[in-house]
Amino acid sequence: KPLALPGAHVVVTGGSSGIGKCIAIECYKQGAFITLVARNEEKLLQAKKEIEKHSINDKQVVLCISVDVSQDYSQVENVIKQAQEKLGPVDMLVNCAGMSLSGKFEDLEVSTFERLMSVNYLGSVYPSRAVITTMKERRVGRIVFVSSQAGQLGLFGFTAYSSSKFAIRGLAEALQMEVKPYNVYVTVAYPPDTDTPGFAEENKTKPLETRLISETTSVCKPEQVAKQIVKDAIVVTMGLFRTIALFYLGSFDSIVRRCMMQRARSEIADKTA
Ligand SMILES: NC(=O)C1=CN([C@@H]2O[C@H](COP(=O)(O)OP(=O)(O)OC[C@H]3O[C@@H](n4cnc5c(N)ncnc54)[C@H](OP(=O)(O)O)[C@@H]3O)[C@@H](O)[C@H]2O)C=CC1
Ligand SMILES: CCCCCCCCCCCCCCCC(=O)[C@@H](N)CO
Repeated sequence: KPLALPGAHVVVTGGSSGIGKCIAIECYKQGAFITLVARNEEKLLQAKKEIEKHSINDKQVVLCISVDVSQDYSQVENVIKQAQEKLGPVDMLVNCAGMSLSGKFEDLEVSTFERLMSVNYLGSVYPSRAVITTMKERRVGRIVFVSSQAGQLGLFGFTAYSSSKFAIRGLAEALQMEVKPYNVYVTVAYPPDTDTPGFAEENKTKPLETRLISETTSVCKPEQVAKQIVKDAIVVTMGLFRTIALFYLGSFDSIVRRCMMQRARSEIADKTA
């Protein structure tokens, strides 16, 4: 059943800019309490002010937390704990912190590969890892990953970026299989080019080929992309790929359920023995 946003605690990483900020606004408009996670404190406060303009009651709170989601797991775990103490358990986590750098394979520094993998991939692993246990215990939760169209298709200039966005898909699909029996749902968004500060930054260094490929599609508004992402997270439906894989996923899910029941049974047996 759909997640009720009124009163829910939604954590948005990358919530101080672009798509993440629009996701936060969209959830706030529907009555959620928001925690914004990003590094720059000034941008966080600016975003907080902007989001608060959209309040629908006087209880709503926007909390700001400055942390690098890709550096140190224990730091991320700590700030999530702080957020839960202030606003209650996390009902929905949106992993939107990310960055893009393009260039031909041989022109990209190897450190760029490390950086993008660390921010886009590990920066989604850490916050998710920090909220998952409570979500499973409560049998409530949504985890949203933000990949990209370049996370479905490897594109010229995106050897470093595409691979970090493909990694997110593997993570999300495997995690979904694990947590579905606990009523926790995982969604992945694959947005097209979207008009954000991050996109403007990316365009400064895009190779010609990448720009021409990118120009074959139009640039979306972040508000529009955010609206769709929130909708998909609240009412989880099945995409085309999911439908094709339905049979397999269905039978894998039943294996997972069976094991969970079996384990519970043997735990009870152990206790009574
Ligand atoms: N715009 C586009 O065309 C598309 C974007 N996407 C993806 O959507 C997401 C958001 O993109 P967009 O809105 O354009 O990006 P922006 O650059 O506008 O915003 C990025 C946000 O992430 C935060 N952030 C970046 N690095 C870190 C970090 N290490 N730790 C914590 N926070 C961090 C930034 O804050 P701060 O710098 O202060 O930390 C900022 O809040 C990204 O994952 C991007 O890959 C996907 C498809 C298309
Ligand atoms: C299976 C269906 C896939 C359809 C793919 C069509 C691809 C057309 C062009 C893609 C342009 C590049 C998008 C990258 C956006 C991005 O992530 C960066 N802008 C981030 O800043």
